[in-house]
Amino acid sequence: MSVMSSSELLQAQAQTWNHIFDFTNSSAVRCAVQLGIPDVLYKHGKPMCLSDLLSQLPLHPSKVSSMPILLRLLVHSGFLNQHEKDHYYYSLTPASRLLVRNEPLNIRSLLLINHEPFLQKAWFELSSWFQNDFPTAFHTAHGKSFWDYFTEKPRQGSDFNDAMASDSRLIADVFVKECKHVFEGLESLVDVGGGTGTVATVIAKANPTIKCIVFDLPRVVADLKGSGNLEFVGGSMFDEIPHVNAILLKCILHDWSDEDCVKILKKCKESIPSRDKGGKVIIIDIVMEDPTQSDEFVRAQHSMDLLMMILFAAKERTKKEWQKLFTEAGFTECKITPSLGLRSLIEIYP
Ligand SMILES: C[S@@+](CC[C@H](N)C(=O)[O-])C[C@H]1O[C@@H](n2cnc3c(N)ncnc32)[C@H](O)[C@@H]1O
Ligand SMILES: COc1cc(O)c2c(=O)c(O)c(-c3ccc(O)c(O)c3)oc2c1
Repeated sequence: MSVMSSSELLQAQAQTWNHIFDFTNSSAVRCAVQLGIPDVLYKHGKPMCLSDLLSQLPLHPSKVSSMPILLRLLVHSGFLNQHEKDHYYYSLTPASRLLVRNEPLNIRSLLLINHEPFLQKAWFELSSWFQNDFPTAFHTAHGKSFWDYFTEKPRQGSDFNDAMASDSRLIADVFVKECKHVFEGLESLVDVGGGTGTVATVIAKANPTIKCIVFDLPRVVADLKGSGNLEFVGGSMFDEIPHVNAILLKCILHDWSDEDCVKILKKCKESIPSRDKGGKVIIIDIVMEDPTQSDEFVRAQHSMDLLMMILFAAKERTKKEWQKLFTEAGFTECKITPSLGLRSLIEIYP
């Protein structure tokens, strides 16, 4: 430290503080959402003055004077807008709007699951995992795999499915609007690991001539009923996948090791026809180290990368890593389109 000037030392101290306090913003956002701040601002429909906002929140009278402290952090971090007139006025930003209960494409359940003790416990064990021989940090925390945990804890399993469904609602909306070409000529499609069917439901509705199947573990789809051109099938993608024209894998391969991904992709290949008969696999996942992505996207991608390591000892992949998997599984061509925000659309052909 002696080589640092006083000003460098103080600058480093501030940076370290921000690294230490990184989780503070998420905790403040969770508090705001639980108190209904985004909902109240949304309902108001225009910038709301502090006293009106405070009057609409379920606060104990002794805590009202503390709320501006929470609000000023949320404004500073870009979660809320603050307009200065004669008083402070607050309004939603695009980010806080996605946490409004009545917003059809809200992702509240992702925020809430992020703070669930069973997941926090896995983060807590990260350094232990680096020093033990358990398969994952999640396993270190709970003595079982992420998927096995839900067999015994159905409430957490259902919270996880809701969180994934909220992510999928938003992506599916953009996917069917912006990637219509992906569905051209298809007669049937199976969403492997399709959870409770959010994406497949949107695809089935937008493409009434395509027979859509949601394929997931039996406990996930057991109580779900299809209708029209949508059907639910239980099973494991490591055994046999229903035979169709095209297979969708959204946020599946990043949960698995390279070895398991090759097994899954080989199973997919067995279930689709040749390329000239329309066979393909559609993957929606992150592509790391894409130089065209903005810092904000890259930061979120790194967070997901680390989460995949903690939960599954898996990872997000670079273009080169993806291509290696596809070649090993026997696919001959791959087309990557970075059209889904944090995620890319990857089409691979046998
Ligand atoms: C991360 S979630 C993705 C869900 C959905 N594709 C989405 O993006 O919303 C992974 C899904 O894989 C399912 N899954 C895990 N192991 C599986 C297996 N062996 N066979 C089929 N599905 C499996 C899980 O139940 C879960 O629904
Ligand atoms: C953006 O904010 C969050 C916060 C979270 O807490 C989780 C989380 O807990 C989680 O399991 C997942 C997740 C797990 C497996 C997947 O294959 C996947 O695509 C996502 O995403 C999360 C995202």
